[in-house]
Amino acid sequence: MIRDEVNQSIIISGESGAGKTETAKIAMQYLAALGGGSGIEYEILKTNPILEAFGNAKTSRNDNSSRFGKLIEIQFSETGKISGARIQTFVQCADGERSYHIFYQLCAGAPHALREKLNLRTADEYKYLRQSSCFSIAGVDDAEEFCVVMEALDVVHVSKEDQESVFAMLAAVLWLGNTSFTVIDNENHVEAVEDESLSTVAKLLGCSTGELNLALSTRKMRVGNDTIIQKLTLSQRRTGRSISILDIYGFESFDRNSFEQFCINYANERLQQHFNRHLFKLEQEEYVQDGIDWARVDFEDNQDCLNLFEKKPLGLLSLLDEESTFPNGTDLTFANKLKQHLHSNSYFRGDRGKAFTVNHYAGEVTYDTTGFLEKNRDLLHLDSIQLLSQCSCPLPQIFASNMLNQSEKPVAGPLFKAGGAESQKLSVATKFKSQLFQLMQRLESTTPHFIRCIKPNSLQSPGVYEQGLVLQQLRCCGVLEVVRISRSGFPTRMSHQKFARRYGFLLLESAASQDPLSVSVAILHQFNILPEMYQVGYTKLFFRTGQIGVLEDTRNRTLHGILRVQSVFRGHRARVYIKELRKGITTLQSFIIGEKVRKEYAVLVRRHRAAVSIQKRVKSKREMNRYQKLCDASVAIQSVVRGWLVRRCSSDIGFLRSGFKGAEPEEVLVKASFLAELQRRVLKAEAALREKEEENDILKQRLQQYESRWFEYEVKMKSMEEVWQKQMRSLQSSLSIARKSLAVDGSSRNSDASVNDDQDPTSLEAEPLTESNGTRPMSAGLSVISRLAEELEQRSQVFGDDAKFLVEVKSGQVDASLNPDRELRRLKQMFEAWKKDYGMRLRETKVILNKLGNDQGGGAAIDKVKKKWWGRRNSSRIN
Ligand SMILES: Nc1ncnc2c1ncn2[C@@H]1O[C@H](COP(=O)(O)OP(=O)(O)OP(=O)(O)O)[C@@H](O)[C@H]1O
Repeated sequence: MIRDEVNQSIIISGESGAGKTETAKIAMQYLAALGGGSGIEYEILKTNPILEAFGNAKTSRNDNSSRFGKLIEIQFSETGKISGARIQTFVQCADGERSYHIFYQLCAGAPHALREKLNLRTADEYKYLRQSSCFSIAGVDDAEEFCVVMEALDVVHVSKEDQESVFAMLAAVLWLGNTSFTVIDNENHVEAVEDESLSTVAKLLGCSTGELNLALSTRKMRVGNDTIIQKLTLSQRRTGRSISILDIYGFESFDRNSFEQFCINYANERLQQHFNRHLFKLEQEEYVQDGIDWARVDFEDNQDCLNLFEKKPLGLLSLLDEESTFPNGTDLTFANKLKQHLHSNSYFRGDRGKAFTVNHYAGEVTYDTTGFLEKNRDLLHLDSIQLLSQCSCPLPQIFASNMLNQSEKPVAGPLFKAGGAESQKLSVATKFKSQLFQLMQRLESTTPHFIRCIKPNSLQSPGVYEQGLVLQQLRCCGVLEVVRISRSGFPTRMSHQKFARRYGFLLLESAASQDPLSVSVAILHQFNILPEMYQVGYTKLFFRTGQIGVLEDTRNRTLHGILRVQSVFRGHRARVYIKELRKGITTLQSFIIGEKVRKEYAVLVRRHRAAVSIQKRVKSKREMNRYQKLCDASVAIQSVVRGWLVRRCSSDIGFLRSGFKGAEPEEVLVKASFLAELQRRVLKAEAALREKEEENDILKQRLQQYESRWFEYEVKMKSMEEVWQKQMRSLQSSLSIARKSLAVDGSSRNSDASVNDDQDPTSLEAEPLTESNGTRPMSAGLSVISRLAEELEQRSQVFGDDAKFLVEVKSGQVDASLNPDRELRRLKQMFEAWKKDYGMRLRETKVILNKLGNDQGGGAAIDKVKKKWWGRRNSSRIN
């Protein structure tokens, strides 16, 4: 389809139950696998169960028999991908047909001004009109006809403005057909090319080209409450390329055959004719026309049988319609009429009663005319239709209004009246025939492929093969003749031009200047195609089966190779180009950077020179100032020294003024001995000064050493003093606590107790505390502690005074003939010895007091005091 750019059709035929519907599904699946990918193929396949549910029924010959015919048109994009499908038939413009007259009339007859305004061209310049090669009707002048139409429009009072608007719309439709699309991104989204077609359409419609382009290349979709604008792809545009699959009810022959079988078998008869026409008639006619050597193959032509159905006025269908129009007509009168008029036709046989037999291509079928007229009339009264149109359900409304609309239209062809003038309509047989003709026209515009389904048995059982039945089908369908014609015939054919164009590039030697036939022959020779495998006609080359495949394979391989070579070469060229480009860029960059750096360097050099020059100036100025000051100072010193010398030696020297006149400078004359004396004195004074300075330095050093030693000593003394004071404070607090505790305890036991202050602490052990009430020992303990406290106070006073004195001696505040350092060490030793002794005595006192407390039964109270005192003592123990 893609290669030949011709639509195709797959016509599946065979008896009822032979497998047409199943085959159609397989064909659809095959096409979906080949051209699928967008997901639409899934939707197409899903139509099968719906159609079968609504359109199939069980018959005696097939449990799933199609009771309708369907033509599934699968549409493809330019890339061969499925882009859509339709299942209804429609009228297309086939070869030998034209579109609506007005288009051709407008193109041919529009006056100059209108032509300019609408930018009109001739009919063959519009794609829509070019679809068929027929542009004119013999004996009809479209230009004249256009004048007639314009006149008529004037007569029926259509204003000139309205007429122009109509013509503008017609021209817009024609130009719209000429718009082309270009891919704008990787996802195959397209946009209309902004050319003359698009701008003309926009002008004629009165919109901007941008708006028109948007409308042509996007689609608005509603998702919930939002509107999404979706860009369209090429595959979403109809290319007009399609493959149609025809699956209609198969040939039927039951024990009793009625109007339905009559119609079905007539349709199959038509399809058989199509098959014969393409495989035998046209094929052989083409061979003969192109003058190839061909022995004619005979075949069973069913044209006579078809004539029996279609002939006017004495064909089966015409007679049926005629009889249906008679109010008194019955099935019997119909049967009699058939027998009367058709008894001489070899394909017809009148039977007894209301029956008749037709000799179909697939065998004889006897029809019973009972119900023929009723079914053909297909009565549906206007009342019923009106009732349906008033129903609340939308579907019956739509159906009824369609039917009403149709009944209002004037109809051509055989009509009959049934139930009044308002129920005018076509008979079923006429409609069936007209649909069949439309279908055949549609199929005629495609390249047909036929699938013959052969029914293996009439039992609907697997694994049963009825040889006679199969042979009969093969014979009836003309399969044997097809095999014969295929073996001896040339199924593949191609015009010389097309063949030369398609395979010419495979030639080893250039044949550009040669005519297509010579090129074609050269190709055949080059590929060693045997003479018996092809024939050269006047306009075409004819090939036997399988020959073109070799050429096609070679072509594909070569094209693939060429593409590969091209891609490699283009890649190489691109790489070389990029390399050169990079090199050029680097060179340019180096020039630019060099220039920039040179400029920057020049600025830097200028700045540097300026800085050096400024520095030079500043330094020289500074040095000059200093030099000037030095000179001034020297002069001042010289003048002072000279003045001093002059004054000092004024008594010894004589001032001699030159006897010259006032302008001469004064001159001082000094004796040499004075000068020598002066110099000696100066030198001596300088030596003494140096000596004193050295002495001064030594003294300074000593002073520093002394100060640092003093500082160390001071620090040491300070720390010792702090330690002593701390220890003293600790002893004092311990003693005061002990004293307070004992005093409290003693007063609670014996308020009359008196304390013996004169008691020596050392006599505590020698003088046992034996009074029974315990008053004596307690007061003795208190006195011991008091004495210890006193001793501590005295000693701390003494040690403190001694230390203070030594510090004063050391610092020179007090004169004393002793060595303060040595005395301090001795004082420290004494303090340590006393501290040790004092601590020992303190502990002994504690032990004795403990013992006392325990012996006198007042243990609990003493314990309490003891715990209190010693508990605190533990935290501030003397070290
Ligand atoms: N290829 C097949 N393999 C197995 N069974 C098949 C095949 N083709 C058809 N059949 C069987 O035959 C039955 C009838 O096939 P199908 O409905 O396709 O016949 P048909 O020719 O379309 O008949 P009709 O003209 O009555 O519609 C199917 O239901 C299936 O059981």
